[in-house]
Amino acid sequence: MTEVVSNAPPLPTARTSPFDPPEPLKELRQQCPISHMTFPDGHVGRLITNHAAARAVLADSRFSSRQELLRSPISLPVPEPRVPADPGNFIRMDPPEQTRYRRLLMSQFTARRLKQLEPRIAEIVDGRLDAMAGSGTRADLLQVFALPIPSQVICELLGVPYADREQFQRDVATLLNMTSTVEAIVAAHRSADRFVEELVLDKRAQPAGDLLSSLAALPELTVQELKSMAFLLFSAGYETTANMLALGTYALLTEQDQLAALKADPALVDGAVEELLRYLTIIHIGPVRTALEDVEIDGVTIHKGESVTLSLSAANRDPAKFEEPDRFDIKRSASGHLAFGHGAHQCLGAQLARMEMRIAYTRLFQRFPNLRLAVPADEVEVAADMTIYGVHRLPVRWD
Ligand code: HEM
Repeated sequence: MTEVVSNAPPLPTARTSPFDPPEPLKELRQQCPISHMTFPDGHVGRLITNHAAARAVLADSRFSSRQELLRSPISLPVPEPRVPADPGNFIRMDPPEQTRYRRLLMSQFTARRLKQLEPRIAEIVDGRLDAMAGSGTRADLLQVFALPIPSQVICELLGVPYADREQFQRDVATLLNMTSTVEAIVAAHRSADRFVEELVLDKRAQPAGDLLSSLAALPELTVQELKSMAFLLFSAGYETTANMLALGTYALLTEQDQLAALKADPALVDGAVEELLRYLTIIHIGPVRTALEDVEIDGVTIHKGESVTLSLSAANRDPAKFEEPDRFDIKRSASGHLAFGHGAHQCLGAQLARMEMRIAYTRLFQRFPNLRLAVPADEVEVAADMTIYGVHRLPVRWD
């Protein structure tokens, strides 16, 4: 493929099939896995579509996540609004600055705390299943099941009253929508900022047993730092898992033989969760890095200052890494997938997300063995316009 740099295309996002990455990414991976792309603000950077190079960039400290170096966000034509004196989220920092926040959080995000949460997650899931059963024989699974479960879990983990979360979640939805106007984004930022400020001040004044109270008790963290951490955790902690729950259920309901295998042997669920993460790769836009110096990868020089986007979706369908990558197979080993990223910024909530998915899929199909789509499979509206891929609605029935 001959590349025309000045006329580089934008990141392809339109889907021809609900579960497969945009078609042009496949061709790029085959013919030009480190290509040029035009970012939303018009500057030209790099797009990586194969597994080995994507993993290499994520593991390489010569590629920075720093907010100040980012020429433009991948999903917006303008820089994200920043609050003065805000240190920013550590997802947009490099080690060692980032390490300090990440360590503090990891010390709170213990295996013990997660284990304690497990029976509570089962209760939350059962509560949603009861609500579904009580409401008739049809529902939008996104609204009744997939969204409320991770939402309630993250609220309990962080100690946010469930009723208080609605406006914040509406703000996050605006921030994640690639079609939001600049005015709407600025307003959503302000409103979300007010929410986390009140939350953090409340935790400092009246600590309870939740994770945010434990963080707020650490004198080394300023209120602004606490706000940034709370914002990151609260926003990263539910949309992602919610989209995996809804899109994953859609995939299972469409691939009947895979669902039948899972129902026949529920012990397959851990493998099914990994395969769903690989196959669906809901973070379909970004992550983005900036080269701190000239770096050669696979014979291609990425120049100092260039923006680099990694297509995790394309990387997770790379035939050099996964045999028959476009086949959904819950019995395969999907290990090594990049759905949670890799390296210094690898997802901190991965174990929590896996646990939620394992419990939710298992109990959903046990309670409603007859669950099926309430519309033809090709009429389910997918959310290609969001930075986190998923569905806008998932009409299901169980009569
Ligand atoms: C299926 C669900 C999820 C997926 C697919 C996912 C995916 C990701 C990815 C790809 C990254 C790396 C971004 C980068 O390299 O720039 C990331 C980072 C992160 N995720 Fe997740 N995530 C999920 C659930 C969660 C949950 C439930 C939480 C919190 C409770 C969470 C918290 C975080 C945090 C704090 C980071 C930043 C880590 C750092 O910068 O050091 N995620 N996630």
